[in-house]
Amino acid sequence: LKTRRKLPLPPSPPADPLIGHLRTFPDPQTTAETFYDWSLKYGDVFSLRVPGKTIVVLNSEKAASDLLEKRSAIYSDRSRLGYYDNVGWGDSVIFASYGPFHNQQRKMFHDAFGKNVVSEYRAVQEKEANILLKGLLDNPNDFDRHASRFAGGVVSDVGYGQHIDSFDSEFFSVGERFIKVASAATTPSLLDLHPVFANLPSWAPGAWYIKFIKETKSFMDAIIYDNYQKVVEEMQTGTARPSFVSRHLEAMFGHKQDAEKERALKLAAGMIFAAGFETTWHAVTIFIAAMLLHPEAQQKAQKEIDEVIGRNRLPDLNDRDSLPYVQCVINEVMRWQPVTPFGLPHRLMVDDTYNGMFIPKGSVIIANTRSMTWDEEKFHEPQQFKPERFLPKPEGAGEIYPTNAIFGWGRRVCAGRHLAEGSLWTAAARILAVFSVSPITDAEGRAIKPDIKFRTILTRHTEPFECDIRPRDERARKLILDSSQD
Ligand code: HEM
Repeated sequence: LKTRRKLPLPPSPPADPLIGHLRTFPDPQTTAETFYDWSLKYGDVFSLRVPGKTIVVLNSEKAASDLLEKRSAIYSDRSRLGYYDNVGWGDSVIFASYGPFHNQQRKMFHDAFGKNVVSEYRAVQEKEANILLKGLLDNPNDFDRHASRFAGGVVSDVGYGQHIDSFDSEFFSVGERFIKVASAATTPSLLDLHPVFANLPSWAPGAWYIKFIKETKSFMDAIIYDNYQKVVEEMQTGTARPSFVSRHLEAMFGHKQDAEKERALKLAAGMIFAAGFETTWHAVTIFIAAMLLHPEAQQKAQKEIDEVIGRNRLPDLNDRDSLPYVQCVINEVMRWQPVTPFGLPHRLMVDDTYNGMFIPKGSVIIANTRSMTWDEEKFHEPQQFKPERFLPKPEGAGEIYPTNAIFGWGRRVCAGRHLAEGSLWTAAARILAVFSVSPITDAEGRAIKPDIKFRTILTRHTEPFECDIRPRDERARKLILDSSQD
């Protein structure tokens, strides 16, 4: 052990005495880019120190796979997050320490969203995509909110059997407020240093989070408990629609009451909403941005859809394998601007060594998705949007889609990835089939060159932008109207 400890920590940028990298640690907006620059200087594993914590950043798929996959038995913990612990979400599948309670919730996700069962949600994904199309037809300028409603619609139906059919639905406003709370909760606070700071009075200097916790606790409770209770009541009156909660509750009927299992189910269901809403929403909007910027990719995907399935029906997930270019477009959206540019940090449970470096127990391990999806050794011109890179050679470049970089690693890999991929595919393929996305024009009818900027908090999203979304022709308009009647 002694000799291990003598090994150096992974290399790091210059640090201040005592406070380490506190001053130089980048803000979320620039983290991905700064980490990327540091990786060019310090290699694919580097470390940072802030008081009480070592942070190890993994910048290549190889390093992430070597540690987070191959050594997942010790790299699958999460650090305690003061805000979530204090509002009662700390044991939920996303934030839980690695152990039996986390496993219990993962199993619930696996039973519901495993590769072979996820097709059960196709009808929901298609219905929600059709509402999205109708929204884009009626009010194309609100495309970002339609994408958000679509994402919320899928997760609330799948999770709780609840509809979000308009912007006025209660579930939709809950989702929108949750996204705001979750992004405010990323602000660093004393709570990150030690749980004892949760006991400070709200007037104490730097204790702003005490008021924030007080103000949001009942809202966060409602996401977990009220939504669950609603399904229980609907099941009692026979009005519940099939959902993650109702199916698991049905499976529990006739068994001895198990309070721990019920708690696991409540928390897990809440995380479908928490993890699936914002991510899927942003992916759909980034897809629209990509189509605006790359008309040639848009037209090529539309041509493929027209040739393979014609113009008389909308594509569905059964068509996925016969539309390889559409799949490449969607994969390229995810690679080009990953929605979670640095995933969710893992925590190392025991001391470890890697390639002659010492990684201490308790280190926060960040898989820097952006460096992986923009890795020049794996992707030619990685900053360019080029869907054909994923087509097999000689037609394309035969590059490999970096699934893990996008959906995470080992025993903490995204528990809803198959659902997410199906939702995104359905929305994107249907938009391509019936709409064309193009630049807005000036008073003289000249196209205004789109300039799309991105912002990152925990997830990456576009800054508001304008585009012209209109049906490809009369036939497309009719298809949208007919499908919205289903
Ligand atoms: C575009 C959509 C999505 C992306 C890019 C995405 C990405 C991710 C990433 C990077 C992680 C962290 C993995 C790690 O720690 O290594 C994660 C975790 C998670 N995701 Fe997703 N996700 C998406 C959609 C969804 C959806 C729709 C659901 C729910 C149905 C979901 C449920 C979860 C859960 C529960 C976790 C925590 C897993 C754990 O800690 O064990 N995600 N996701």
